[in-house]
Amino acid sequence: MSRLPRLQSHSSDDRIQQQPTFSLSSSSSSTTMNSLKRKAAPEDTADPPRKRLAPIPETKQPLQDSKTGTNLAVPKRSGPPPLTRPLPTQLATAGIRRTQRATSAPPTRPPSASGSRPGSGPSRPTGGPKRPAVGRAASGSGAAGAAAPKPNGPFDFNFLALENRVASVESAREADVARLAADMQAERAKVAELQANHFALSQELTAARSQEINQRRELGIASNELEQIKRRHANQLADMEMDMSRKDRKVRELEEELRNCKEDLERERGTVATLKATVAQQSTSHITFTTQIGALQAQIAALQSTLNVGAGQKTQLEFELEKANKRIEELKEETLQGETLRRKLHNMVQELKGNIRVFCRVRPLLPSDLGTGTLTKSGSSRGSNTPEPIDEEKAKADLVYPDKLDHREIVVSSSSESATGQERKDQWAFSFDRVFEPDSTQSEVFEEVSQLAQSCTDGYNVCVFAYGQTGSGKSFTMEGGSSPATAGMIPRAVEQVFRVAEELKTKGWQYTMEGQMLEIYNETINDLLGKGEFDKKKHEIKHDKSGRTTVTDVNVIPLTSASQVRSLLAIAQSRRTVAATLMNERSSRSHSVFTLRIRGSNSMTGETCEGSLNLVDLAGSERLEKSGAGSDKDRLRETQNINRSLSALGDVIAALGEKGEGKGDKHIPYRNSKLTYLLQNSLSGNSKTLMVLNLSPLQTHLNESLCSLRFATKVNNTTIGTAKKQSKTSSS
Ligand SMILES: Nc1ncnc2c1ncn2[C@@H]1O[C@H](COP(=O)(O)OP(=O)(O)OP(=O)(O)O)[C@@H](O)[C@H]1O
Repeated sequence: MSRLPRLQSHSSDDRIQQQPTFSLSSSSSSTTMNSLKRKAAPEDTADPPRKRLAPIPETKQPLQDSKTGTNLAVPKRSGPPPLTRPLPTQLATAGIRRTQRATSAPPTRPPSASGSRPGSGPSRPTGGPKRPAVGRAASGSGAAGAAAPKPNGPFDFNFLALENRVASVESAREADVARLAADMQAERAKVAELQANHFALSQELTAARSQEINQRRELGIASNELEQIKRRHANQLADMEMDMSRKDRKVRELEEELRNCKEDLERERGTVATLKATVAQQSTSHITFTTQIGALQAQIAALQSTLNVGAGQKTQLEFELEKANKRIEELKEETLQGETLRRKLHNMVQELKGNIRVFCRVRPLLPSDLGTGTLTKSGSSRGSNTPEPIDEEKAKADLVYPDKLDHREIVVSSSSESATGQERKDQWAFSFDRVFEPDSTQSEVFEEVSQLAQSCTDGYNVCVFAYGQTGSGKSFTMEGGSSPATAGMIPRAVEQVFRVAEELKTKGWQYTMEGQMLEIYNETINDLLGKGEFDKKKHEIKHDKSGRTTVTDVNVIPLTSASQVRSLLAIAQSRRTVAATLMNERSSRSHSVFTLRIRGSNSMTGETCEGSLNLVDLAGSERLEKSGAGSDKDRLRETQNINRSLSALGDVIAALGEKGEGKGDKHIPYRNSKLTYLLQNSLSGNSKTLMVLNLSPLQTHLNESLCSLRFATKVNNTTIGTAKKQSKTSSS
């Protein structure tokens, strides 16, 4: 379909009104027509840009009414309406009033006007009379005036000029008329052609309108379709937007998840880095462990071989162990028999030694012995007011201990002036079972006593008594000081008994022990562990047929430990101290007897035994004249009682000695003193007796020491029979 430019139509809508309108150009009508032809040509149907038809130029002056001078309208023609527009009045500005051109003379055209200017187009030719040039003088040019002949006068001159001019104008007008006629002819041809074109265009326009209607219908349909498509698109868009929002949400979720995943990844990377470091470390450790495992496996292999060897040895050892166990059982049996034999032999040795033995102990020199509180080696004076200190060498008695190997001898020397004035030197040598020098310790003394103490656990009656003058160290030897190092024979013996009893438990022995502590003062018995007043209560000594000695109304305390015995000794000492405040120096003037009775039974052998340990601290043995008690009735009585009891002791020992020599019917005077009667069972031939002779080291006590030494020698030389064990077996 050819696309023609749309013509302006009053009934068309806005879009159609906007189409360009065809117009004829007055200046280039031919060109316009050519362009119209071109536009109508079929070859221009290739959708060229729409072109506006140039308006048809008005080449003619508008027709004017000859009388009114108004423009005459172009006569109507049949056919299409003229496409020209009436040109505006050009001459209104020319200064020449058209009323002056009522003759229709053709307007003169200035030589410069070529007729191309719209306002200077050719005027319609008229055949009227020439116009006077009055009205045109104002518009004439100087050139025209210059070409006219020079008049005679001013008026002739102007007239001629006007005549010339009119003539020229006439000629020009004729030429214009001719040209106009030709132009009109051409214009008419053009109009015809235009009309033909217009018709054709009208037809095309009609076709185009119908086509347009169709297109509009199609357009409507297309619009509807477009609307539907738009709606669909809108719906799709909404769906897509929803989808997009969903996807955005999804994307945000995924981004969040991604961020979390990234964080997790970072964490995992950190963990992986840590794990890598750990793995590296573990690898190093693994290598180390592998090496160690290798070494250990080698060791295991070596140990395994050693183990195999050991297993063989173990079997051998088990066999040997079995043999050894059998041997142990045999040895145990032998040990038991050996222990019985040992006890038998031990007591045989004790019996062979004699059942009464004597130890001699010399105490060291004390500061109090020198009267100064301090010992001095020389007898230098300390001033006129202080007492003269006793010289140590002079104070000491001449005591010598020649037996450095067995410590059995003591030699006492004394020099005196004879009646003739000569110095007489006396020397006495004594021999005992053991002599302890001044520097001997409590433990050394007890070492010799301990065997006796142990005998009481074997069922023997043992009696240890300390003999000596006052201050010779009897109490120190028997009871001792407060420190463990200075503990005396009584606590040590008790400890020994408890220790041996504990040891014998493994051999089936079970022991029960009890103790009592008595004092004999002026032949009166007092209970040192009781609560009664001293010397008031009457206690009686009783011996039963089994050889057991008891004292009525005294406290017999069951003993469970050595420490308990120490506290009992302390109680006894405090009671003696209280009594001593009432009666001067009571402890020195009385005998104290500690008795420990022990009973044992052996569940393995069925043996039972009962023994006693008597530890006696005798009163001072000084003679009457030395004691200074001659003028004091009480001291005299004390001394007489002490001497009587000590003499009785000597008599008993002597009688026992004589009896041991074969005088079987010899009377033993036990009843001569409470002391001997109390110790009857411990002094008889069935008992083991130890006398510890305590000596003072002082020269002034030398005579008393000699008396004690002689008494001890007498005792030591006495054989009072063989000690007998008080035991029996269940079978007997
Ligand atoms: N071997 C010794 N080592 C050190 N000091 C001793 C020794 N023997 C005795 N004494 C001291 O000698 C002093 C007298 O001793 P002790 O009282 O034992 O004598 P005693 O014979 O018991 O006197 P008494 O008959 O008056 O009781 C005490 O001060 C005691 O400490």
